[in-house]
Amino acid sequence: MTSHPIPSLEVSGLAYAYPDGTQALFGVDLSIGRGERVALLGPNGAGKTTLVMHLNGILTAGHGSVHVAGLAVRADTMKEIRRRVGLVFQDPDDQLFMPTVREDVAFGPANLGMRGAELDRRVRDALERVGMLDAIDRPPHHLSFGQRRRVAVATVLAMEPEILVLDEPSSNLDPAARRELAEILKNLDVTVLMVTHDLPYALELCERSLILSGGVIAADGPTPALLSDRDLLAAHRLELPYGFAVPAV
Ligand SMILES: Nc1ncnc2c1ncn2[C@@H]1O[C@H](COP(=O)(O)OP(=O)(O)OP(=O)(O)O)[C@@H](O)[C@H]1O
Repeated sequence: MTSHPIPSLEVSGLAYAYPDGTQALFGVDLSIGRGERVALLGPNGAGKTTLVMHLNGILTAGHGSVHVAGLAVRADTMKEIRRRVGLVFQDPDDQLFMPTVREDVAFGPANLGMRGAELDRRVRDALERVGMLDAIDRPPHHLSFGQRRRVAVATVLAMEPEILVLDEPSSNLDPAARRELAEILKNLDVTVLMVTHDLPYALELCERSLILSGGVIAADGPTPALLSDRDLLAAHRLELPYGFAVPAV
């Protein structure tokens, strides 16, 4: 929790229908304070991706508003919004396209006009934070999937975002890589919104969770409390792994 007066993310009354008429969001309200780590849970088709795409203006609101550290997401603020919202896609290969790790991580800050020693410091610092500095001169396609996901996180950290938004960060990771990424994410000093179907990962990393279901926020509260509520989970098609025990709240 934070006492900072301006939340990292504020979504008010966000409603959205796709051009074919499918209404994906029906009026979403949420606020995430600076430094919070929040999980966004919900069944397939709940609207999670649609919501995330509004956070950096890939989609723009039919109704309602999105503010990132007080700045409204609008056509004329898009450049600054894209710097403030660090989106990490599910597939790192959607994010890594340069010949070396260094160039991939430098790409964003270089686009902002950063050069020389300052750019080098940004790149090294971001790679250090995800434990990938040793790979700085390697081609991304020579790295393991887990390493590529960490480099993808570094590409957005290099922008020094206000909020890091991760789409399914634990997907396709082996248990060791999953654990390593959890340690990295826990130690980042940044606001995090993490979309996940991996409820134990949400429990481990996020003190607070939101359940998006049918295009509305159906629950918002401490992760252990939400995950202990069997009726709530069942109502929104969420399931803990067999035998997984949520610590008592
Ligand atoms: N391009 C599109 N055109 C029309 N409808 C869409 C489009 N993309 C998504 N939808 C619909 O919008 C609703 C929300 O989809 P969305 O992908 O946001 O859900 P989600 O919670 O991210 O699901 P998942 O967990 O499967 O990724 C669904 O009914 C989906 O079919």
